[in-house]
Amino acid sequence: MTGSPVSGERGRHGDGPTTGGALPVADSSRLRRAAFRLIRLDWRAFSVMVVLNALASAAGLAGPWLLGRIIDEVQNGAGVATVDRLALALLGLALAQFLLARYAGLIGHRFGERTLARIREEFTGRVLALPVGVVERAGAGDLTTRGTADVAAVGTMLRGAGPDVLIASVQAVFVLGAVVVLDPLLGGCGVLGLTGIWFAARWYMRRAVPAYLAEGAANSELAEQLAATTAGARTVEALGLGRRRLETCQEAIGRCRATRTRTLFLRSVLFPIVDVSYAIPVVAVLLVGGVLLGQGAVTLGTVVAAALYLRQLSQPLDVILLNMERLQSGAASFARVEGAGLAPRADHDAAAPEPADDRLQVSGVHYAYDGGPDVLHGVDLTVRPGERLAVVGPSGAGKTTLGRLLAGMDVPRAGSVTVGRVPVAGLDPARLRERVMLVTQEHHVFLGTVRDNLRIAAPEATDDELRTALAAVGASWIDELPDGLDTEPGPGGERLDGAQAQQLALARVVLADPHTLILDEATALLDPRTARHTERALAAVLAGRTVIAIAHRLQTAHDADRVAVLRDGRLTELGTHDELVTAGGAYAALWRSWHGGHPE
Ligand SMILES: Nc1ncnc2c1ncn2[C@@H]1O[C@H](COP(=O)(O)OP(=O)(O)OP(=O)(O)O)[C@@H](O)[C@H]1O
Repeated sequence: MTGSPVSGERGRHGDGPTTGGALPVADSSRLRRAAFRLIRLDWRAFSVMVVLNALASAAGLAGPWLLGRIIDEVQNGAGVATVDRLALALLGLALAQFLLARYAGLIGHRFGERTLARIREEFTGRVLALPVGVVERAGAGDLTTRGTADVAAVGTMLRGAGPDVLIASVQAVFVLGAVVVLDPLLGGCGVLGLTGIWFAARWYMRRAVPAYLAEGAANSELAEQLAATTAGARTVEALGLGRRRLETCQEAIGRCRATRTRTLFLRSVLFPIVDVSYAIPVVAVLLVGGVLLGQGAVTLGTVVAAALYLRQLSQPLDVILLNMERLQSGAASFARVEGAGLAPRADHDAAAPEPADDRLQVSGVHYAYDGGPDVLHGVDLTVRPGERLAVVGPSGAGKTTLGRLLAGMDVPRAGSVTVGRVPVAGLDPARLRERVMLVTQEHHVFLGTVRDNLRIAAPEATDDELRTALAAVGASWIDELPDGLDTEPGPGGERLDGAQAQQLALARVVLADPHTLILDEATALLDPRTARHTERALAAVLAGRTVIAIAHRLQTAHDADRVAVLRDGRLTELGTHDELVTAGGAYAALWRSWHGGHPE
């Protein structure tokens, strides 16, 4: 009944590693395996739920059978006492069915909640295990949608549609089985009479999913057009665009109407067919039963019971049909939630040996983004402990990419990046942080206090250590904040500007105390005076440590111990500033043209 779980979902279809940034989506077979695994993890509750449902369905079957018995007994001249006994049994079994179904529902909901909690936890674990590069390329929107709307849709499926369809399916199987047991020929008639519903449901489902997706898209488009017109009302008025906007909105309304008419048409075909189809098996059983009754092959009670059973079948079938779409969209969401586990995982090796020293070694490194062309072509570079290396080159040369590889955020396609002969990307985050850290100009201020923000880098640090780190990067503004380290930056609280956020990030670096620091435009947001102050403070804190600066100002290159020049993903020059200027290559030309405007 669930159909293809990936029909019409928003993400990329298929299985396996991601391309083009989007996270993968699990295919049907992987989804089935995931569902069985979740059931196995809570198989006791699941089995109890199924058994109780089966018992409730069995108790429900007694009704028509007992009614048939009453008819037969009355026909055979039985007394009131017999009929009373049978009627009492009818009542008792109806009560048993009610209680069993309720208890099964309770266990089913508990199973659903536990499974949903498991799915949420697994999703969080999987997302946390994703390499930073994959998270960045997937985008916040995709991950957020999977973690919220998709998990919520799976929850709705587990709480509602899933158990309802399971219960209804068990009921339907029992009811059909009862008719077959009662009389195989009448049972066969009933099953044949139901084939119409099967074909109608298939016809509907094939068309309903794309039709409802089109309706949703048309609704979104209309909402967007209306919102854009409202937001830009002044511009629309000023430029006399009213007529054009009206036409655009009318077109959107037209598309909305067309898609709604389409879904209405589908429903208007399905529901009458289904209603008529419910009557067909009953009519078939009554006709064939009448003939058999004439031949004395069955009793009147059997025919009545069979007809009542088939009439009773409409209730579970209705539940199944009504929930098919919810199951489809729930399964599509489940495919997206499970898909997060198919993305390449950060390959941290807890058993990775301790790096022998702090020497960074880049050997024959090639790197390509998401299966695209190589953007680094066989880069070899050794960074000596304690040295200051500036990486320069034109835009797009691969400086940032090299910085990310050195910081272990991405893994080379070929070749290796090691620290003390251990692959950098294999070190777990805590050990990596002690060795290498990348500081870029994107500085996130996390929810929580300034203290929380700083302790991310050093969970054990005391307030004094936090203040010392802030002082080291020149963040004297902390003393002016009303609540000091307890201040909660962010919306509704104290707002930190870009430079302050950057200083907070730099203070985190001071606290993490890495041996090697990779600066990618780390001080670019600060005004020149603050930048100089921060750089001076950093220089004092990081004295004797390795600094790899991705330099956009040639002054940084001039002050470095060595300069590496990247061009089109290749390391073209490497040496001290003086050596490179003397060599008269591209760096020398760059230096001369820059130096012309910035005399020493
Ligand atoms: N996320 C990405 N996906 C695909 N290609 C990328 C991605 N990031 C960078 N590239 C490509 O990789 C190449 C190297 O980019 P990179 O950002 O490393 O260069 P850069 O020297 O740091 O440039 P800039 O000085 O402009 O920051 C460029 O061709 C760029 O288009």
